Amino acid sequence: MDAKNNITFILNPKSGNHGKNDIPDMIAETLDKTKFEYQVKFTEYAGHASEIARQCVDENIDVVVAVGGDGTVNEVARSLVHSRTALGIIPCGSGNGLARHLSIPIDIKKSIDIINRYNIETFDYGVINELPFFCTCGMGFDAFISQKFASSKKRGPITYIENVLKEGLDYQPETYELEDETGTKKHKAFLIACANASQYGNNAYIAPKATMTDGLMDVIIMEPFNAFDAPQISIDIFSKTLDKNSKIKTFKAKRIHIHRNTPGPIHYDGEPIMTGTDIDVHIEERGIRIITNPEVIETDSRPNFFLNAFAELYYNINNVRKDIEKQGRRIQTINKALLKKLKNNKT
Ligand SMILES: Nc1ncnc2c1ncn2[C@@H]1O[C@H](COP(=O)(O)OP(=O)(O)OP(=O)(O)O)[C@@H](O)[C@H]1O
Repeated sequence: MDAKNNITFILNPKSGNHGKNDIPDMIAETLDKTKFEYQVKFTEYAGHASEIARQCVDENIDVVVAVGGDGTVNEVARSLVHSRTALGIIPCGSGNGLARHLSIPIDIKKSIDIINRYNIETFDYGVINELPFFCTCGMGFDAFISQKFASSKKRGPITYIENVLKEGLDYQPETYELEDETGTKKHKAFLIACANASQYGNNAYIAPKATMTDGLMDVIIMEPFNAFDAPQISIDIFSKTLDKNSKIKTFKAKRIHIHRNTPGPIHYDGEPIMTGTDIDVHIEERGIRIITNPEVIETDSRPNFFLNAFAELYYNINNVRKDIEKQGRRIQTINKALLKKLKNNKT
């Protein structure tokens, strides 16, 4: 009989909004014990998942499964790069961007079934200022909001949407000098995102065309916009059409360098960190082995909270715009009126 494969599950009890106590039982019930030997370990502090995963690589464990959200996946995966140990994912965070990109079901038992199928493929990952990322990294508004979100006691989509609405209209775009193999250009931008995978999480497709096997990242430059543009941008993000929006410039690159005038936050897979004025981003080709769903799930049939909320907002904003246009007021007054309306908006 063939030897069994070794799996270590690393469970982050702090990810997402629900308890994790029942997950070891679910693993015991669903994992195919004729194929695998396994152990479950709980993280005790931020960074612990990386330490456990590094030990697993040293012990030649076949698979380390991150049980948590993208932060936990990042911590585990960064210890596995360029090793033979594969990453598995049981997605139970708030966003689960990498799991969604790889068609891993957001359902604990179904995601364990994917591990049972043991379909391992090799994927690209990215590096921003020496920090590995597997989904996306960025600077500007998304890094700013990751910072706000990290310090928020409440987590989940509602907190996130509240933060985006509260902060988005006041946010001041920055100027960046972006250098790639074609030369250096200045961009005034609301945010710059570099994507290895297509989404931030929760089906927010910042880079709908990104694949993890092309050896390239998708660079997304979101230009400054006003309150009237915001709902359409949001709807495009959730409808996989952001690349068609007139406020978006996008291109593929293997390596970029960005210079900005003042230090500020960046994020890697949603984890914020302060950094200086110079930022390097590149893609490491085929550097991480991941257990993935051999069948691609094209559409996510679960109700999309964000899309519904933004569609309602879009409807409200258009009504405000019509009222204001009827009264013939100037654009600054329009923005102020919208700001007030949005801050009072319960969606
Ligand atoms: N035992 C622990 N105590 C406190 N923090 C922890 C512990 N284990 C891990 N962490 C930290 O918890 C943070 C959040 O985890 P994670 O990103 O997996 O969940 P999430 O934010 O809910 O999901 P997502 O990133 O998909 O939105 C990570 O930054 C990780 O370092």
